[in-house]
Amino acid sequence: MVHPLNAPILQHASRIVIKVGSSLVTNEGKGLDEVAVGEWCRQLAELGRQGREIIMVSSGAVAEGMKRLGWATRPKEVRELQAAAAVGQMGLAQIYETKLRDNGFCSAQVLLTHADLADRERYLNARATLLTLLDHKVIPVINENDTVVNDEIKFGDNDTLGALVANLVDADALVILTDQKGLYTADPRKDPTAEFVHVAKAGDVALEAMAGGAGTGIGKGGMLTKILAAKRAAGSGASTVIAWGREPDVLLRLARGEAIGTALVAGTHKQQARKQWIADHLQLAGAVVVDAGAVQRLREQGTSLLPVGVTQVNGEFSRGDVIAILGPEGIEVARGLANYASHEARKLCRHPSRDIEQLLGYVAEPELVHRDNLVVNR
Ligand SMILES: Nc1ncnc2c1ncn2[C@@H]1O[C@H](COP(=O)(O)OP(=O)(O)O)[C@@H](O)[C@H]1O
Ligand SMILES: N[C@@H](CCC(=O)OP(=O)(O)O)C(=O)O
Repeated sequence: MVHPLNAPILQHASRIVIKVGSSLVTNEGKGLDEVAVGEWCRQLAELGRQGREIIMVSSGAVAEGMKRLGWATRPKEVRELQAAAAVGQMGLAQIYETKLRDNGFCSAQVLLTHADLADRERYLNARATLLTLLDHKVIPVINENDTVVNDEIKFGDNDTLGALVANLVDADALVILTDQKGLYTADPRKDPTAEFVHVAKAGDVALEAMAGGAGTGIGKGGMLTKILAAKRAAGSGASTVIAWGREPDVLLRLARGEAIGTALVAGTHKQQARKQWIADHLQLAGAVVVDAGAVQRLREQGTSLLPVGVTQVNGEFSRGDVIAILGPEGIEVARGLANYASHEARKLCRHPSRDIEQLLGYVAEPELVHRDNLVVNR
């Protein structure tokens, strides 16, 4: 039955990113759930035969690695987690390859780090490769490249990775399959009175207060990272569905327009791809603090950031790096590509642009951040 409020997000979606969490993939840490993965792959293949382009983002490497290594408790040391991920990823690749092949589809493994997507050239390479795989009717299976990441280059959780991939390939929809039927007004494991949320606007801040952390200790992000992922995916126009991964035929029924799970609907505003890339940086090289007048002009008039409005420069960055633009209270109001390195920006603070040549000996641009390379937070 179609819930009157629920938007049929998948019905007309032709490019879909589907993310499954560790607890589902590994049967709560007991080991790769062959039946469940087989079920999703059968449905992915059916969606592929309907002419839809599918990308899978699958967690489970650490949980499966721990199982294979006989570790009962999750290690604290990063190198141990990375070792577990290296072992478990073999299992993930193998099971998706087998199950997709059984259903007549070729699969491809793509392991990404945040640094891959923060670098414009590598970002464009990743995008070109994924789109080429889709052209060849291959179903890519993506995970974070856990074995090489440290805190500086980590996505941190696969909900965020799923949203970044949706933005990367300009997907129409993101589906997050988890161990709950969707979003409730509170964590249903802790609050039996929690009510189910059928539909909401992606990015609605009220949702963030409802969402709590991970439920089992096997999953990582919990509901909050899913809500934030939906907000992020909405930037490129993708709506999100959060649904129970064990719901029979969940993907096929969603694709038929059935109201399953929580629909988080994107607004009509779609960010330009290049601006979305700037918005999607999770770690920034540095920041500039600007005065109240500059905040107002950025927000209300959509102007470039001139050095005269900058009061302080934090961190070390190079020309071309994405930097945060902070208001006088230290809150990020925008972000964008710096036209000058941090040591130059320090000399330019509070100066009109006509002084740049005298202060630096050359002029790159009159703005510190040009409005074409600037994204204002909404
Ligand atoms: N408001 C909420 N609605 C539903 N689940 C919630 C909510 N807040 C927290 N959770 C918890 O989030 C868990 C799902 O996140 P997580 O354990 O990270 O799963 P996954 O491995 O699928 O990413 C649920 O099992 C649930 O306990
Ligand atoms: N890259 C990690 C996944 C981390 C993660 O976000 O897990 P989950 O919250 O279960 O989606 C792994 O494969 O173990």
